Amino acid sequence: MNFSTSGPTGAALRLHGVCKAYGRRAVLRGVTLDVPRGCLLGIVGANGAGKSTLLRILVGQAAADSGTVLCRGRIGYCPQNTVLHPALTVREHVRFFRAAYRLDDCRRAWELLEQLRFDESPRSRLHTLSGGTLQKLNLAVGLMHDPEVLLLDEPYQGFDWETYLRFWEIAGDLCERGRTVVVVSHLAHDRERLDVLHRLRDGVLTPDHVGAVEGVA
Ligand SMILES: Nc1ncnc2c1ncn2[C@@H]1O[C@H](COP(=O)(O)OP(=O)(O)OP(=O)(O)O)[C@@H](O)[C@H]1O
Repeated sequence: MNFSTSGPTGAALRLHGVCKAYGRRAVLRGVTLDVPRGCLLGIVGANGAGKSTLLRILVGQAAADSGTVLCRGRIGYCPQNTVLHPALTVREHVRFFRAAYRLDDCRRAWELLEQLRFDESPRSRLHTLSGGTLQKLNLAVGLMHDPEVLLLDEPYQGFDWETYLRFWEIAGDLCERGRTVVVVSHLAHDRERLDVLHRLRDGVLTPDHVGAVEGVA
């Protein structure tokens, strides 16, 4: 597979003919997509459709069997399963990711946590936090380096309603600042918040039109 961080087009993210199989199970069968800078894109698909596989390929955690991926700028990735350590504190996580991203300070992380209504002490160890609270931290550490392209896998799972609304405010603000946001979910609600919605089915992505009858994907 070709993977590049720049290219001749204005697309922030571009995939062409991406294929991936696990053994004899073909999961992605030629995914092609162009995402312009500043776009808020949704990808929906049933459980097991290959959404997480696609994101893992985009961030380089999995290799495609064939196809091309182009991504302009830094990537922020919020995985479906948190990569946080239960024995460490909130502050330790923020400091760890600050060092990993080589940031001068942790300001953006604390700002995001505040926007997401995070109300636990920075000294709290993660094993004491609720699932939704962990997800707030998961999201904040995925975004704190202000990446150009954000890949968010079920980013609002466990959020209460108010936090869920805050999530969409943050996503909208980022797009207004020219960031490109990809939100992956198994449900296609809130499509009006998106610029574009695609459905992953039978290993390919197709545009999902606003107004189509919707239920569980
Ligand atoms: N490392 C792996 N080895 C073998 N099969 C895998 C692996 N990862 C995923 N799969 C299979 O690939 C298919 C797609 O999985 P994936 O996690 O990408 O789907 P998904 O659309 O994100 O699902 P969900 O909505 O349930 O999270 C599933 O059938 C899954 O069992």
